[in-house]
Amino acid sequence: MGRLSTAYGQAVAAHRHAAYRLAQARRALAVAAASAAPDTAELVAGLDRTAAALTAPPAAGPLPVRIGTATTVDGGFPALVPLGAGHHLVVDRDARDARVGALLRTLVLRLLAAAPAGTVRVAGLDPATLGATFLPLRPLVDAGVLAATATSEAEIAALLDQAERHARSAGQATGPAGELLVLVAASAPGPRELARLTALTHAGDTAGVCVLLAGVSPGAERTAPRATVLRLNERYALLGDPPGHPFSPDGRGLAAPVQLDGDPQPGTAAGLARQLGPAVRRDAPPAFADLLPARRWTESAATGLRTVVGRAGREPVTLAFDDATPHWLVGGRTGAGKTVFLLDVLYGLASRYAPAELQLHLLDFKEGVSFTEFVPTDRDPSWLPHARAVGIESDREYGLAVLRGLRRELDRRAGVFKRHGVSRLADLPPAAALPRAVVVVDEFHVLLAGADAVAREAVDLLEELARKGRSYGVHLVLASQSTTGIESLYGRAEAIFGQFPLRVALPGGGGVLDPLSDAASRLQVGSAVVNTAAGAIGADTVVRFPDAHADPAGLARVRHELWQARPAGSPPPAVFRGYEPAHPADTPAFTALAPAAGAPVALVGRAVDVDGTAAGFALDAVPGRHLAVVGTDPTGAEVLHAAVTGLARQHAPGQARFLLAPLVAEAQVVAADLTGLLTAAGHPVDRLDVAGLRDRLTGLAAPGEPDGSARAVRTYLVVFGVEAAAAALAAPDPETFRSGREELRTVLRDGPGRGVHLLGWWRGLRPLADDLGGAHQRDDVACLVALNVPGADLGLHLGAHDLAWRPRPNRALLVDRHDQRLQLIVPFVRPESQEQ
Ligand SMILES: Nc1ncnc2c1ncn2[C@@H]1O[C@H](COP(=O)(O)OP(=O)(O)OP(=O)(O)O)[C@@H](O)[C@H]1O
Repeated sequence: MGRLSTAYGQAVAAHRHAAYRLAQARRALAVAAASAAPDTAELVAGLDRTAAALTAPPAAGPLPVRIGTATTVDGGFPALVPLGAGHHLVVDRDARDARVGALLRTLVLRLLAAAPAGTVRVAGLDPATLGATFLPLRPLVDAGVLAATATSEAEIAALLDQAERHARSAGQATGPAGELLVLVAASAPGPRELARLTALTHAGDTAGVCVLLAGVSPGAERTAPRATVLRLNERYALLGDPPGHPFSPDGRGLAAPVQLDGDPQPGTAAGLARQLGPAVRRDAPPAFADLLPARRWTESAATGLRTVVGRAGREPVTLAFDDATPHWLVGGRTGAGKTVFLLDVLYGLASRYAPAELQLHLLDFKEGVSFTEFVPTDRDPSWLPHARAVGIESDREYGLAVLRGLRRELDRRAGVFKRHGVSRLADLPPAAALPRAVVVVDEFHVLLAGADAVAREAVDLLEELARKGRSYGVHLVLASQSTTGIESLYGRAEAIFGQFPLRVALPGGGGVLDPLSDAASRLQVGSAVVNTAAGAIGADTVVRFPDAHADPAGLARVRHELWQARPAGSPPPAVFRGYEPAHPADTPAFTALAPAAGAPVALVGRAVDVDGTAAGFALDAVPGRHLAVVGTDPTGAEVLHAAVTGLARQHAPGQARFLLAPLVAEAQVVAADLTGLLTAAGHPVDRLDVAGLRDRLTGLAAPGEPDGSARAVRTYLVVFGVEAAAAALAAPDPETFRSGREELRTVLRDGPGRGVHLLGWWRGLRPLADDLGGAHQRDDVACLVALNVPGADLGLHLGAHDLAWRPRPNRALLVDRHDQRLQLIVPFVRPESQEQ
């Protein structure tokens, strides 16, 4: 109500005039009192009280608004009602009475004219005349001062929701400062909505809502005690006592009938709209378009990056990535608008700086689709030309890969600086100019969660990037719902966050500010506290920012414009979608497989890294070059399918043969598919059952050419569900007394040197260890793909006690015992596997 008090100040002159007229009336009535007209003395007293109220303006109070002329025998004087600051008006007839319609329109115009521009907003509801009451005020709708009239039940309910929200937030001083919402009911709505309207009239003087309610008759004084009640008869209106400023001592109201003012002059609404429009537009929540520059890609990033993020009051707020605020820390509870804020920033930057000036690395660790709009999809082939790497629902390992890449970039930049003898990005010669890189990590606490090797390395990398990034033009934006209590940051938080002078606290994100600051405690969604002094008390600016997603079509237009303007040949970003399965056919390294000299590779999945490189094992002649896929997850069969089809591509027909033993039901479909593919590619395929497998092992283990085949021909023994053959393998051969396991172990040791490789799917580590002859023989199968096997068991099997493997769908751990490689992968599956 602060601004209303200014309005009140402006209105005081009018009051004084009214008071003068009252004094005149009083003198006239005093004369009449001498003739002892019974009501006259009372009327004089009432007028005295009103005059006193009018000539002594309260510090912050209602606006006195004229409704018409009170008539006395001696002439007329203005009849005023207090409105705003917890004062309301109830009229007993509704707008179907033309006088009421005119009165409401007049009141709206007078309130708007009296208050400073931009401090009063009006919303009307009118179920009885379906909005006709407000039609003459149409220019005010166009100016954004008057909302479209609510006429249906749903519209009225939505309007009341909005008004109640406004009342609540104004009451907590979190709404747009001092804005008065005038709610005009030209006719009474249904009982439920009416009850909500009347309830709004009970809200205190800070609630920022003023209700003008027409069409409510008896008992209004009781149900709406903070409203002045106006009753109409056929000829004039009778004005009740304004609460707090009564005309009468006994509640009978003004004892002079009031002739209501008629409709304002034609053109008044249009004139007012012209005056108020610009101010209202400035005061409206900022629009997304306000964040964008007039012309695209005209700014230089040499000394920093700057963008408008929203408005403080009416002033645009620009934030920078520069020497003073190289990195930003953003806090806000879930749903507080973090993603929207980040999108505002990203679109603002991407519109100002060409891709040659700015690169974006975007990492999102939450379930959701924060940055999807920046990458090509089936629906929209566009991408943001600045985006280099985008991780959606990222794994922590992916985050780590991005951070490692950025650390390499720091080293590269250091080399460039050295070569040119400079220490600042701005000093590089134009031919060697480097783009600034903005790295956004949404929900970064996920990356740092726990105290495992990933968290430790991520903290180290973040610290280094934060420390050196300022000079090298690499800027971090870390956003999270919780910036405290992150275990891996203990003892390190100060060193890292100390490099983040710019803090943005969204609702619930006060953790990024000084512990004693409560600046963010009452923020609404759509606003944020911005602090460029690392959260220090007193350095706060409250910013309102627009909802980038409020106009998806407009947003898409901006994106498409940037995409169309991309430099020729610029590639789409490297995208990692955590939820997406990996298909061999979409992996360039897989589709490029062809017969070649050298050891064939068994590709088993896609690495969780920036480029999504194919991951696999070289099957060379070293003992132990066999593949074990372990876990009950049926993906095991899929991984073998991919490995085998990949191997098949590396052999011309006649150079390889495949022995397929699908021993478990889950593998039958996959094995049948594989048989078809291999046969079509011209490779011989033998299908084996348990007995066949046992036989072949003997042949493969025998000295000489494996199983009678020519040396140059590779043999791939592919067993799905090896444990299903456990009994058969354990039994000794009646003639040789050698068990199938012994034959198997011979094949494992000697096979690779003779071109024989086993690719097996074991559904548990235990049967694998049994087949190997104990965990100490683990190197006999050196290539492992672990699916859903517990980290502790895997650690035990591998003899690696600090193994941080947490099984999860669509992920596997690749282990190569020979080159000590541990790699998180997305295992290959056939597209059909998701349909089965
Ligand atoms: N400036 C804004 N004006 C109006 N509404 C907004 C604004 N910003 C966000 N919102 C609303 O808040 C919702 C949540 O915003 P957003 O998704 O950005 O939150 P978040 O903090 O990223 O939440 P989460 O972490 O759960 O994804 C949005 O769907 C939007 O409707």
